[in-house]
Amino acid sequence: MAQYTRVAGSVGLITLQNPPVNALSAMVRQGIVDTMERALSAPEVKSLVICGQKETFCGGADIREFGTKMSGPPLIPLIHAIEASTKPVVAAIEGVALGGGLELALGCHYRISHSKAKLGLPEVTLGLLPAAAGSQRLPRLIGVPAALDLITTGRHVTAAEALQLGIVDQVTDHSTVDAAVKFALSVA
Ligand SMILES: CC/C=C/CC(=O)SCCNC(=O)CCNC(=O)[C@H](O)C(C)(C)COP(=O)(O)OP(=O)(O)OC[C@H]1O[C@@H](n2cnc3c(N)ncnc32)[C@H](O)[C@@H]1OP(=O)(O)O
Repeated sequence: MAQYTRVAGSVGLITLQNPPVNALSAMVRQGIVDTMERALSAPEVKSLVICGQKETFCGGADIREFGTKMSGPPLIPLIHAIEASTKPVVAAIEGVALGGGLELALGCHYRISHSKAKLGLPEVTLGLLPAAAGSQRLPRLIGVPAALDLITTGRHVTAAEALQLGIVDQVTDHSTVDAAVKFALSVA
């Protein structure tokens, strides 16, 4: 699921909750849809931050749901709704942003990463390609050659490399959520 709180007066904070890596289960996807709707309809909320609980952003598709019947809202329109939000949305990336987790972050307008975070699109290692528009958003963000490298190797990049490539906007050694909230206030 996803928890919604309001912080710093005008920032809606959405926290993904699905231990151990906040994978995008049906309940998490539904939670994102519900909390986004709540934040977008609240006039006092001017910007949003999406983070994961327990210092990890999101490990992608929930491997525990592989081989089960698809349920809950699909990821593609959910990420599109985030991208289309009239209120700026900032991803606060700690731990990992992998697969669908990075695709979710790519749909946000800004990404703030902890210095120890790892980001990547490892779908190829599972015989898949990024299917929630990561294969379009990543090249738009960092150019085709760099995006093709990440998509075809599935390698994880450090926060420092992600900053240098342009995947993230800022890297912090301190609280990523605090940095993302400060950033969200500055772009509201
Ligand atoms: C919905 C749209 C589809 C998009 C495509 C995808 O997202 S494909 C999936 C992409 N994600 C991955 O491939 C991530 C796979 N996981 C890892 O690479 C690693 O587990 C990790 C996240 C880097 C963490 O590595 P670490 O060495 O720290 O720990 P473990 O490997 O031992 O994992 C700890 C526990 O976390 C569970 N887990 C990991 N990933 C997932 C996941 N995606 N969904 C659900 N659970 C996940 C893992 O099973 C371990 O659980 P235990 O109960 O402790 O065994």
